[in-house]
Amino acid sequence: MCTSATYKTNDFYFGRTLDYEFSYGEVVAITPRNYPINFHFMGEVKNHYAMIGMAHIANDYPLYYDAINEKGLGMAGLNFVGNAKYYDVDKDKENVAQYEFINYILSQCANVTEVKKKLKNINITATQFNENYPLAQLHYIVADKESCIVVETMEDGMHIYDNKVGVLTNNPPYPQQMFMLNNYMGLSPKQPENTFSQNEKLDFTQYSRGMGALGLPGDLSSASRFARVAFVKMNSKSSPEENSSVSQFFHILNSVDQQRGCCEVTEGKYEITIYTSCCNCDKGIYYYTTYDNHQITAIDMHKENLDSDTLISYPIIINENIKYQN
Ligand SMILES: C[C@H](CCC(=O)NCCS(=O)(=O)O)[C@H]1CC[C@H]2[C@@H]3[C@H](O)C[C@@H]4C[C@H](O)CC[C@]4(C)[C@H]3C[C@H](O)[C@]12C
Repeated sequence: MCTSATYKTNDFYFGRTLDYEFSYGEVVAITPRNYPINFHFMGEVKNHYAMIGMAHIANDYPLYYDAINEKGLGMAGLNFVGNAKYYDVDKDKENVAQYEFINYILSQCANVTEVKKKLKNINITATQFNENYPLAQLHYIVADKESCIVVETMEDGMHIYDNKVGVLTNNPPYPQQMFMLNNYMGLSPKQPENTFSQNEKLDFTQYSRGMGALGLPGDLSSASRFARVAFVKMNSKSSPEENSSVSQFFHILNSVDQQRGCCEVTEGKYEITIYTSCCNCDKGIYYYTTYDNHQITAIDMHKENLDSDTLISYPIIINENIKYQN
């Protein structure tokens, strides 16, 4: 399972959790402006927007899971197994192989308005990177500081939804996830009013703090994580400066953190939150934590030569670094 969210204070933040039972071997990869991207159907693009994100690098090519570009646009792919569908080549459209969708959008588009325009003419094809990499079955969240959309390519075509809550998890499709939020409209960060009985008033007490959100689901299913992270995000408060915003962002996503042992996917194999990311889209900084490394690590794309033509990558730090005070 995975969860993605956006958050706005002085700057715009975008990130995700990557939940899975094994790692593909990912790094933080910076694609500078002059790194030649060889698109499967559309040929080589020599100049483009620079990007930073989490990727598996194969044959010197960044297979991004989530990334932002230098214009402040963010995009992440989340599992959409059983629903995602990719298509045959359509000669009347711009054909984009599934594995290069993030690279294509972030290299070409500066904001969501441009993405929407571009998507009208895009056909995502069922083309593998090579025989070692099966097609990922994903849907996508794309966001800038003004708006957020979800892109789902299914049996009946490509759907583009405006995403007002700025969150995404996995199945079912986005409209159903949003519909299920209706079930939680009574929840509140404030203590509840006693409206239980309209006839004879029953004497109830608020015996604990937090009772306004009683009923918010706590399990790890995708629909429950959608509701939980939406509630936490839509009620989040932090001071607007960087450290407080980044800290709050990690708290939002940590509300759907997956602990080893709670979600068995096959005998003895457990899904865990492999990493959690938070990108400052305005400043081009990629912050992350991993399952065992709770210290926030940051990589700033603007500290690199973004005019270079060579891929830059940082191995993720996966070991806990405990700070002793004595
Ligand atoms: C497994 C990841 C999604 C995690 C997730 O959503 N888990 C939820 C599980 S469940 O539905 O709820 O069961 C996805 C996200 C991005 C994917 C990767 C990216 O798409 C980049 C390449 C694409 C290649 O086709 C396959 C390898 C790959 C390197 C992908 C491997 C894997 O499918 C990733 C890492």
